[in-house]
Amino acid sequence: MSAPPMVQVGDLRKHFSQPGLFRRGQVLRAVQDVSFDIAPGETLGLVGESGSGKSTLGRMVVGLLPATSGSSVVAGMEVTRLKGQARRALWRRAQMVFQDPYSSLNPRMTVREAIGEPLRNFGIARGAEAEAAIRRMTDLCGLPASALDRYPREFSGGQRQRIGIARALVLRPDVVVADEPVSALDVSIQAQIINLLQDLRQEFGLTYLFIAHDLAVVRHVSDRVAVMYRGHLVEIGPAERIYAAPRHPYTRLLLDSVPSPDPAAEARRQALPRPEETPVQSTGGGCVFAARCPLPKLAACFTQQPPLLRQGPMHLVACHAAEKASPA
Ligand SMILES: Nc1ncnc2c1ncn2[C@@H]1O[C@H](COP(=O)(O)OP(=O)(O)OP(=O)(O)O)[C@@H](O)[C@H]1O
Repeated sequence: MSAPPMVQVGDLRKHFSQPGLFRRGQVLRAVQDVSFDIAPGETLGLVGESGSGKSTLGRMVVGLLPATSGSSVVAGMEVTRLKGQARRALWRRAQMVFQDPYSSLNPRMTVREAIGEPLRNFGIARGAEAEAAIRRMTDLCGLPASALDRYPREFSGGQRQRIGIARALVLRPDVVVADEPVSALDVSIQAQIINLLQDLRQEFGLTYLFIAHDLAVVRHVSDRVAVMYRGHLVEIGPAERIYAAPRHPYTRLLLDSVPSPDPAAEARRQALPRPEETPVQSTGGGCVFAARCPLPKLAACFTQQPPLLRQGPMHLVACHAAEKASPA
């Protein structure tokens, strides 16, 4: 019998009230009934353009943001209903790594204090025991021991991200939601941080939800990839299938927008229309991708949001046209 999922997300929804933004009574549907599981030790890459709802979803998964409806079960705990001590117990098991660690690090704390703070707050270790845990994590995250007495502002972006990761992992969580952990970094540094996250996954058997806005970043870290568009999960499947045989036209668009080392392929890519920022969605009715979809439309594309249907082993796609074109 296979192990139960480490993360189980069921019909998670987040609607934000936006008085004045739309007509009276309308809401911004940031996340619309999203479901997926992540197995222990698995990395699920979550991609989509800016505004597609990835951060909102990631925050709901670990309980940093209350859901409008639906559930998130992490390490057997129903996140959406946790309060007080139970919520603290969850945060020992599930942590987030943010895009900009600098904004989440107190500038008046040394690196030692920043990494050790969760140990103190959770009453896990003090004194020599805490110091040993801090040094081990600093070392594992590729920071020199001399970093401990310095302040976050003294470090480069990549080093700051290492500090943020050390702080998130010092509690030895099982699950890490990494929200665009490399998108603020120089390309040359991105690979180093991705490799670090991979090494830490091996070391601690971590389960990751790895959020990024383009498919290139998650390519080498993900076992499976999920694609979001305007709050909806439009495709999810094994990474090799998503890259080799994407089924949703939006996933293809995202893949086409990944820079290529091949000059001919790069020229074709440059000629493609740029993906714009995903506009917010105000109402239901029809497929959310219909307005940008290059496929010939079916009547259903204008009347019904397609459900996620199986297109192959562990491969689900929400597209009326893809469903019609080549069923698995
Ligand atoms: N607290 C909030 N109040 C109102 N609207 C919000 C709030 N947080 C997010 N949104 C809106 O929800 C939608 C999804 O935002 P979200 O940040 O989750 O997207 P994203 O895919 O992570 O994009 P990005 O990569 O730019 O962060 C956006 O339209 C955003 O403006």
